[in-house]
Amino acid sequence: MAANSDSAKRAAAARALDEVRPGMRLGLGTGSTANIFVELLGERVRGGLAVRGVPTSEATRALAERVGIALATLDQLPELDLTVDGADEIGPDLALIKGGGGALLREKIVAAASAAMVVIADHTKVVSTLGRFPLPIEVVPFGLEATRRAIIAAATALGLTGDVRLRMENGHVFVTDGGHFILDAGFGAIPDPLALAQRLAGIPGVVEHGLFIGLATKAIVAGDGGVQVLTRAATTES
Ligand SMILES: O=C[C@H](O)[C@H](O)[C@H](O)COP(=O)(O)O
Repeated sequence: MAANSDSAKRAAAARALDEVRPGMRLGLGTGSTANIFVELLGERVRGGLAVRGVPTSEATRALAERVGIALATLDQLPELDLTVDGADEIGPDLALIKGGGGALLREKIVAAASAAMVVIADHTKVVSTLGRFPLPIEVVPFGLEATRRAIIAAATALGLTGDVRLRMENGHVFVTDGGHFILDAGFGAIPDPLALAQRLAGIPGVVEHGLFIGLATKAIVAGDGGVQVLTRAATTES
């Protein structure tokens, strides 16, 4: 299935290139799907397309530099035309779970600074209710256990339960580009993402969470049946 998934990611990323116009200021997402978009964009740039990109992670910065995309910081370009990024889940109204790669903080800042956000994904990412994918929550290291308990209490108040685990990588605590930790919250189905987002945002120690609500303007989803374009109004184009 990996090959199918890869070709679906590639099909979605290729379709997203149609959204790019000369001169655009682009947010460049993070993850395996966004990487394909960055590589394809690099090919266009080498063919003469003039755009400037703001990367959402150090990994994307390195890749974008390697493929020849002109880069800027978000301070240099605080208003962007379009961000193209992947997602871990795409739910109703294009609410997303992001942060599987640990880049959710910069991704959300960049998406919020963009006039439009296009999500690219293979079709397995589309769900009827968010939450099958554990929700990444970025926290400051200080007071980690207190913050973890506050997250559990906030979720319990909404009837959500499940493990909230510190993300590890190769035997070490995973550290984000911003120097924070990630707690992965396996709450299962999240019927009211906005209510959870609001409660999480009110917890001291939570830097940001991976619920992206009202940010994505379009999702380009590819699978065996081809490429589908989903918009916030849930209309579908082929
Ligand atoms: O932090 C990582 C990002 O939110 C990614 O966009 C997300 O995890 C999807 O990644 P992938 O395209 O590799 O499934």
